[in-house]
Amino acid sequence: MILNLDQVSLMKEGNWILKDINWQIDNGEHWAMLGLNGAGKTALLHMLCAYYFPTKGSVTVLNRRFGKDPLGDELRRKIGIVSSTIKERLYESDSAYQIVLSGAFASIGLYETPTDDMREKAQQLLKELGCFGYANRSFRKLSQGERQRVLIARSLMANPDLLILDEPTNGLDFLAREQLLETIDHLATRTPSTSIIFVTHHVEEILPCFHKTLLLKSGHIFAADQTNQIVTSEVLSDFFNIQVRVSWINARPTISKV
Ligand SMILES: Nc1ncnc2c1ncn2[C@@H]1O[C@H](COP(=O)(O)OP(=O)(O)OP(=O)(O)O)[C@@H](O)[C@H]1O
Repeated sequence: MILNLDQVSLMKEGNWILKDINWQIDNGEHWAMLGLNGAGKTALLHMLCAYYFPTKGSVTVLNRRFGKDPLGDELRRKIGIVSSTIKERLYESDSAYQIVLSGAFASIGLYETPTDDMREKAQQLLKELGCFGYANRSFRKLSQGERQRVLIARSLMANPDLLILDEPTNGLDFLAREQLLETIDHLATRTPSTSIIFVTHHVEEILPCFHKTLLLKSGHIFAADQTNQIVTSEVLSDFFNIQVRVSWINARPTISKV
């Protein structure tokens, strides 16, 4: 099992940010997580990476129970994360190649000497993610779409068991977004041993590879099930509290207000 959250609640500054979360992810499952602003998505992800500890309940990620088994760099290396927080922490003068390489050490910046295997792997990932053409350009000079690709390549350096993509399409134009989604769909198929959690605000970004979907609302799980059970006009109308209609085109959902 990749993760097991049992009756998890989180309190911050006197408020319950997450309440009674029960969620399991089995090996190789890919999930989409959808929630409005402030639903608690980031708080939940921080908990999975052991940046937050639950106020109540138990969190087990990759067979380690938080608060019981020792955590640390080894676990963090097994969880790849692409988020705006990581982006802000990177050294913008580092090249795309250096940033990808640093993923092997789960470090910000390169302090250890990479092995030949690591160099080779970084180059292979840069190619696979379509970043090879700007491998030597500094991160600061890259477009949003190029940066996201570099960050995904970085997160794959340590062969993670769990890959968390937190709103990876933020700030991308239509074309860059569709190209990135295509790459993510390809990754999900080619790395079946890595489970993906894909967090988004947009229903139409739920790709066919995400067989399961979790709806998070005001710190609660509103629903979590097979995507075809969740992404329906009925469930999403209840979730958003307005009447919406879901249509499917090429195995992708679109949503409109009725
Ligand atoms: N460390 C904290 N201390 C106090 N309140 C917090 C903390 N972290 C998050 N919150 C609050 O918890 C709620 C959920 O925040 P979170 O960032 O997890 O939402 P989100 O679903 O990721 O939203 P968005 O889609 O806007 O990024 C918000 O009301 C936020 O203000």
